[in-house]
Formats: sequence, C-alpha cells, structure tokens
Amino acid sequence: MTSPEGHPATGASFVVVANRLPVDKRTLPDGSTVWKRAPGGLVTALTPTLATRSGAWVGWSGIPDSDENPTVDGIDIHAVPLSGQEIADYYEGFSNATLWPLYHDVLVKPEYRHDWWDTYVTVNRRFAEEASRAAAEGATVWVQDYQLQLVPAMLRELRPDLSIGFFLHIPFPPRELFSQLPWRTEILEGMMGADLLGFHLPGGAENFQSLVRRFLHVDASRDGVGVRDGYGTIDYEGRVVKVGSFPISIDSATVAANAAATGDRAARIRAELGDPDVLMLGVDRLDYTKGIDVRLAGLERLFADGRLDPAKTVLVQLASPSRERVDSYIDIRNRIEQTVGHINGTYGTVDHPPIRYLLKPVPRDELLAYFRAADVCLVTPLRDGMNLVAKEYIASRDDLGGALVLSEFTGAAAELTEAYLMNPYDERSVDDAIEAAATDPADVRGKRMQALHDQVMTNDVDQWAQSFLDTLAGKR
Ligand SMILES: O=P(O)(O)OC[C@H]1O[C@H](O[C@H]2O[C@H](CO)[C@@H](O)[C@H](O)[C@H]2O)[C@H](O)[C@@H](O)[C@@H]1O
Ligand SMILES: Nc1ccn([C@@H]2O[C@H](COP(=O)(O)OP(=O)(O)O)[C@@H](O)[C@H]2O)c(=O)n1
Repeated sequence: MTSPEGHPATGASFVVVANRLPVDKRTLPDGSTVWKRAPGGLVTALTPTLATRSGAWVGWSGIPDSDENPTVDGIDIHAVPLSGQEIADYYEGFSNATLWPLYHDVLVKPEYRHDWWDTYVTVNRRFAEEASRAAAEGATVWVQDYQLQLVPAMLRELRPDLSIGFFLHIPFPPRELFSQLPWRTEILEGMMGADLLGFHLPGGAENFQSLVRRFLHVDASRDGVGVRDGYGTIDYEGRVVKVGSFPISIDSATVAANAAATGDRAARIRAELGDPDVLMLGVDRLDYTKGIDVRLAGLERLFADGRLDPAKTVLVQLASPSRERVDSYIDIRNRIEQTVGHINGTYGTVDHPPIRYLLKPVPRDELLAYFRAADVCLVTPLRDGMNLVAKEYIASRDDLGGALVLSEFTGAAAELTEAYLMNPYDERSVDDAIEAAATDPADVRGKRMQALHDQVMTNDVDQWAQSFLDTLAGKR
C-alpha cells in the first residue's frame, strides 16, 4: 500500500542505514546456524528508538551473494545483497583501500581506481533505494559512515519528504589530504543530501565546512561547532544543512555492570599468566591505524633500557581479524607477528614469554574480565575516529584500579584528558607514558581513573544518539 505521493504507508518512521546489519550469523556446535543480535554500541543505543518508532535497519549481512533476510525482534530488517565482486570493489577496495587510509592521515597510500568508484556508486544507490522502500512518509533516516557517503543525496532525490541525518565514525581529513580524492566533489555533494552531518570532533566538522566552501562554493558559517550542542550551518540548494560534533560513547552502565559480574575471573586470569607485577592489555581490530606496532616497539625499548622487567611484565594483545584480504592488513599482520616473536625470543624464557598474542574474537564476558585484570590498557593508535576500547576499559573499572595509556591521535583523547596521554610518533613520549602508567603510585593512578570513570559514566551512547537526533529534529 502506498500514500497518495507513492511512498510506503506502512514503512518505518525511523530507519538506520549502515554497511552492516545489526545481526551476525553464528554456527552452533551441532552445525546449525542462527542469527544473533550483534553486541555493538550502535545497536544498543538505537534499540529503544527503533522499538518505540517501529524502526527499520538497512544493511549488508556480511555474507557474499546471500539473499537471506534475517528477522530480529523489534527491528524491521532490510538486507542489501552484495556479490563477491561488489565486496571486493566497494568494501575492500573503495571503502577500505581508498577512503580508510585517506581519512586516516594517509598512513598507507590510498589507491584511486575508477572501477572501485563505479561499484561504490552502484552499491550506494542500492542502499538508498532500499532505504527509500523501508521509510514511511516523513520518516527520519540516519545514514552511518564512510561506506555510504553518497546515500544522503541519492535518498533525498528519491524521497524529498524524509529527514536525513549522516554520521561519520572515522576522522574527516583536512583539505590538503581530502583534495587528493579524484571524486572529492561527488563525495561532498553526496553528504550534502543530509539535513544534519555529524562528526566525532569539531575539527572534522570544520574540515568539512572548509571543503564545501572550496569545492561546492557555498556559504558555510564560520561559527565554532560546539560539542553536542551548537552547530554550524551551510546554505545549500535552498536548504540549510547543519554540521555538528557528537562524540560517540558506549552503553556505560551495562558495560560496568557486566564487568563487575565477571567475579573472580580477573584474579584467575592473572594467576594463569604467572601473577606478573604488571599486566598490560591491548584490544583492537588488527588494523594498521591502531598502533599495535607502536606499543610493541615501546615495550621492547623499555625492556632493553631496563626500565621494565620482562620477567615480571606481561602484555596480552587481543587482536580480532579484520579486512583480511586487503594488502595493507596482510602487511601489518606479518609485521606484528614478527615483532611478537622477536620480543619473546629476545626477552622471554620458555615458561615466560612476555607477550601473549591472540588473533581471534574473544567472548564478551572474557574480554570484560581482561579489562578488570589489567593494570594498564594500551590504546596507542596513529589515528582513530573515537576508540571505544578506551571507554570500555574505563567503564569496566568501577574499582578505580588500572591505568589508561591513550594516544592523542584518537577522538577519545579530546574527552579522556586524565589518561596517560602520549604522542605515538614520539618514542620518548610512548616510553614515558607506558612506564608512568605501570609504575605511578596507586593513589595517583586511582585519582586519574576516578576522573575518567566519571566522564565515561556521564557521557554514554544514549546521550550521543539523543543529542544527534534532537539536533536533526530541530529540538536543540
Ligand atoms: O565493519 P568492519 O569493516 O569490520 O569495521 C568495524 C568498524 O570499524 C570502524 O569503526 C569506527 O567507529 C567506531 C565507533 O564510532 C569508532 O570508535 C572507531 O574509532 C572507528 O574506527 C568503522 O567506522 C565502522 O564502520 C566499522 O563497522
Ligand atoms: N579482540 C577484540 C577487539 C575489539 N573488540 C571490540 O570491537 C570494538 C572496537 O571498537 P573501536 O571503536 O575501539 O574501534 P573500531 O574497531 O570500531 O575501529 C569494541 O567494542 C571492542 O570491545 C572485541 O570485541 N574484541
């Protein structure tokens, strides 16, 4: 059934459009498969809004050439099928070998290929068409992230009645870098289809304003973009587009409660590791942006200089496999595995290798128990949009134990100012921060953790979603 304007009368009044669906296909021990709700913060944050507004979610299932449409309680799922070739060109290619490195300070050289771009356009159109089918007359549609930057304008063309928001989860680069992109104008035009564009930090919003002035020749306000409140405006094709900063967070209360409920597992983890004086932890997707190599190099220097004792120190590095067919991800995996072997071979003994490295997903409760067990969490990216691991570690520490080493090049560093902040490009800064976090007196570490814990418990993911949606609705 359609409205007089031809829009679905029974569609959803709130639609999320994201590269991935909020469900994963899991294989059970008997070989059967089930779809399980993914544990991500975005799903958790939006579940109440999705439930109260008969919400829909448009996304890819993560499986090539699949036309399965999983069902999830409370969410109307619209799966967007992708062929193996489209995954190679749109996801691995244009999203993760062009945009990802370009937006992350060109840490590896972005590849600019016209065939990848063509597929990016085709796939973005497919997402826009599916979103158009899912949305009721006048609905709010929230498009997520760099994989779908053309969707706002494509959707506006199909459905001018919609209220469209867009949020970028990764850094938005300065003019000097973004201008490399052969399709820079098309990407900016695509994003400008939204009514509100959200970035983690004011700096990303300001980069965007500067770029639309330069390439779309529009009038973008030079007013400061505030955090959560206060946005810039751009006059564009008879509309006013808002641009703001909305730092994402986690479901802090749930993480804190679940971490506390892991009981004595943290103590058993320490015992299994030989009760080290200092237990350090790294938790990341295996990505070259995350600076896993930075922390390994720092640890090696601290061992070599006698500043930390390898016999009394353990680093547990939990890495989850990511984008495994992209060359730069194959390279960083090889480099990390070689370095881990080198450090263990040089500074370890047969029964005490100082680094324990895992390349596989870890169950959520086990991960939280590691957070509770670790004296120091090492978050050392060369560039990161936000970094939720930093916030999860802090939320897990209502005991006010532990210390966070945090790169200044993460979005999280703007808020978590009481962390042991460091510059990952400066060896001395890396080494000093790791050493201080490991050796400062308990009262110094406790005071820092108290301030960090207060920050993360106050600013949670619900506040992130609400501040974005209120601004989109004109309530702020
Ligand atoms: O979907 P994948 O290719 O497996 O990648 C996982 C996600 O990685 C990126 O995460 C970013 O978003 C986080 C939440 O805002 C932020 O904390 C982090 O700094 C970013 O790197 C990516 O942006 C997502 O689209 C991916 O799903
Ligand atoms: N081995 C790992 C690594 C990360 N993760 C989770 O993956 C998420 C990573 O989010 P993030 O914002 O730090 O970084 P991205 O991977 O989104 O770039 C966090 O929720 C981590 O707890 C995990 O469950 N297991």
